[in-house]
Amino acid sequence: ILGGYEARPHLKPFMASLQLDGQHVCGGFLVAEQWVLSAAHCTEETGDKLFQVLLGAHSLTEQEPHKRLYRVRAQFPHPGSNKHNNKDDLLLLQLEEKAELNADVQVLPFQREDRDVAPDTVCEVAGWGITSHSGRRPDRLQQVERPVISRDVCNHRTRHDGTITNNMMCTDSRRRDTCKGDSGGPLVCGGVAEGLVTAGSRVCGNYKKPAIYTRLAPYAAWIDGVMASADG
Ligand SMILES: O=C(O)c1[nH]c2ccc(F)cc2c1NC(=O)[C@H]1C[C@@H]1c1ccccc1
Repeated sequence: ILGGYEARPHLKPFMASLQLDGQHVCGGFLVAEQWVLSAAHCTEETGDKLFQVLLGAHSLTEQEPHKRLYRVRAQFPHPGSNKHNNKDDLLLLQLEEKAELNADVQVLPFQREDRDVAPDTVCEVAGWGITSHSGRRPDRLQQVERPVISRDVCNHRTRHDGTITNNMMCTDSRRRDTCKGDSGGPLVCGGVAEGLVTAGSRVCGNYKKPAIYTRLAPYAAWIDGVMASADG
């Protein structure tokens, strides 16, 4: 997160850190007791290794009462995701067991009505992604508030030049922005997850390249279908 600030500890109990060998790789959030939603691009350099999912955390390193690392039983990247673009950039992770819910571990509902969030709506996004252009990695969860910008503005030829589909949305990236390591985390508007930080590599903090999110409403059926099929 660039230009943001440390989140109030454990006030975003839905936040997940996707880790490999104890290292944060991407964000995510608890979408059901045994399921975390993140971005498919985050699996690009992991080969066939499975992530571990850290829940209940504020600090990535210090001991905290409800912090717990969960093993992942299976990972389900959206079938339409690919490394060449930001399309269908979703990843569902089934935890080995149901997460133990408590004050620091809670599910976050996601938007199911397929209607664009109005431009200028201020949403918030949190993550353990880099906090400076030099790539400084925070130990504690950061957050920032960002206004939604319209798809037309975001698709202007001087911005993302027509690549933003109806399944994506954008926020202003002037100074305050998401960045590497924040991908997979939720864009929360009015207490509901409206989008997921896309994990395609992108310049951060430059107003000419707004932040891109995968909208969640268009994928409600896919998310429900995977959870139902794997839960049995
Ligand atoms: O965050 C992203 O946009 C993104 N997209 C990816 C695609 C492939 C992929 F293998 C990884 C990523 C990845 N995450 C990262 O590089 C994480 C490693 C970097 C990081 C940043 C801050 C704090 C800790 C670690």
